[in-house]
Amino acid sequence: MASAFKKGEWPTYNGDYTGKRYSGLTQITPDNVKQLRAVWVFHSRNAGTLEVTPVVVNGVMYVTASNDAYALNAEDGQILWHYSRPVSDGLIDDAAGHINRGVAVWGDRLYMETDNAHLLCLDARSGHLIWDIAYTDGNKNYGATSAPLMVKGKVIVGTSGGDDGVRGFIAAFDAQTGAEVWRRWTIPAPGEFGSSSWPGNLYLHGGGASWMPGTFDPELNTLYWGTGNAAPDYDGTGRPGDDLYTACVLGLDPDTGAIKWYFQFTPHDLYDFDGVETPVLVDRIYDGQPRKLLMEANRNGFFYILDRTNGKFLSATRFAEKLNWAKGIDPQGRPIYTDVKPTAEGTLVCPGEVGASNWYSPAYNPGTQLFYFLALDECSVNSSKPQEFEEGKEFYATGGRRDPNAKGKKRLMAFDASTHSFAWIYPQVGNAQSWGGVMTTAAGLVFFADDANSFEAVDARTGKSLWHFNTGQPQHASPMSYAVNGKQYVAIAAGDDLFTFALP
Ligand SMILES: O=C(O)c1cc(C(=O)O)c2c(n1)C(=O)C(=O)c1cc(C(=O)O)[nH]c1-2
Repeated sequence: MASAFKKGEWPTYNGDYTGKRYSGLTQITPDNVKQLRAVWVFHSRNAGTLEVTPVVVNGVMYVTASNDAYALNAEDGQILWHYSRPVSDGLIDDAAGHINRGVAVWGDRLYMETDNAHLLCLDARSGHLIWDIAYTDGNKNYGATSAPLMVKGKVIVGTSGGDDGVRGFIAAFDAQTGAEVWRRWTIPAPGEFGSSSWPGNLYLHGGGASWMPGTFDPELNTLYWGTGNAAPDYDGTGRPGDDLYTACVLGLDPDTGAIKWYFQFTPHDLYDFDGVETPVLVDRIYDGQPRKLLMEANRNGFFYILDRTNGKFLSATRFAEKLNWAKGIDPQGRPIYTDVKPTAEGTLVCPGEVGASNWYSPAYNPGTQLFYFLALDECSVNSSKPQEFEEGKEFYATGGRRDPNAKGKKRLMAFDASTHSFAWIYPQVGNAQSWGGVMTTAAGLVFFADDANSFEAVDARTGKSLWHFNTGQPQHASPMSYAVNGKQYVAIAAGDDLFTFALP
């Protein structure tokens, strides 16, 4: 897939439309990466933990915290402007978590979501507000934590609140005027395909939030967007059947929001297995044929390969060491369930409540043809009890408790789609505190947030550790790389600071 983006820029959350989190820059190599030094650190006041991936366009870096946007000189970190509004009162759960993952850009305009699901359009040169649109109906349970995606002059947004009984949707707004172009509900209304899972008005509270940016294939004119868990999370008695379109990846028409196809990873989810992990678009030889693939390391512990032209299931490979909710995946892509389910007394479920993978980014390198991601091996004790939806309250129908007797272990894994196995695995020695992601470069490096509060670089072919830098605090964000005036930089947020690195 050709990219219209300029080399050296990082113009979207994932660096491009494919979700590969791959930088074509080659100045920093396996040979010289040892010399990498922190060049500046940006501290965001009152931000909580930064989850942003910065966007860099025309030498300017845009960094967000919840309801805060900063434009920085990407060479030295100098603040060019700062837009801020107070965090909202009365929000719950993730919406109250001070989470924001970044911006979308379009010419001189910048777009961000607020904690209470407004879409803001700012002047990228000054930070002045151009327009502000509330894109939910004011239900207290909705929030927004994602970065918008700019596609064909439309800003595409999602929401969070899938654990709080919202009705999920993905919506597109005209980038110029802010007028709504389409809204694709992820839970069907009565009479629509899939509605039999949602008796009465339960469809209004079925979850399926869309809290991570999707990916886009311009040639197929298809948008790929993941949906979150069904609600209530742990009690499925009121939502019989598959609970479409929760825990899915949707292939959408970006012009109308129509569903071209869907693939459901976890039908009738009882485990909080949101399907929002990045759907990475990869063109490569697969089973002897050139194919347009979609690859995803799903939270349920399986690595999926789909044909992204039609959503057809091609393969699933188990990557979670601890996995007891399914015996495997059948040839149609449906899980073969065990009887491990949340109960009133609590059941040990593996992967646990935060999944074997989550929103922290994976990466794919076209040079090595390997897919890199961090996996968590951990279980939780999940319990369930029926619960009525109430506005302003979480809607988990009880929950998961991370297993206190078995601390989770993280592994950096390099998946090889030609053998359906792992080229290498790099076990982490920390205590699974990191929520950081992975990025890879054309020079053959993989950068990631390791589990000892360090930002680390390994050889993309072998997994050999080459460099690390102790950020002194856990990373809860994904790395990126950019170049200004011929110099390559690498950046990642850790705690409420953003660290930027370059060669001397
Ligand atoms: O269903 C949802 O709407 C929703 C939203 C979010 C979010 O908006 O960040 C998270 C989750 N679920 C979730 O399940 C989860 O594990 C999670 C972790 C984080 C985070 O910021 O580290 N957010 C979320």
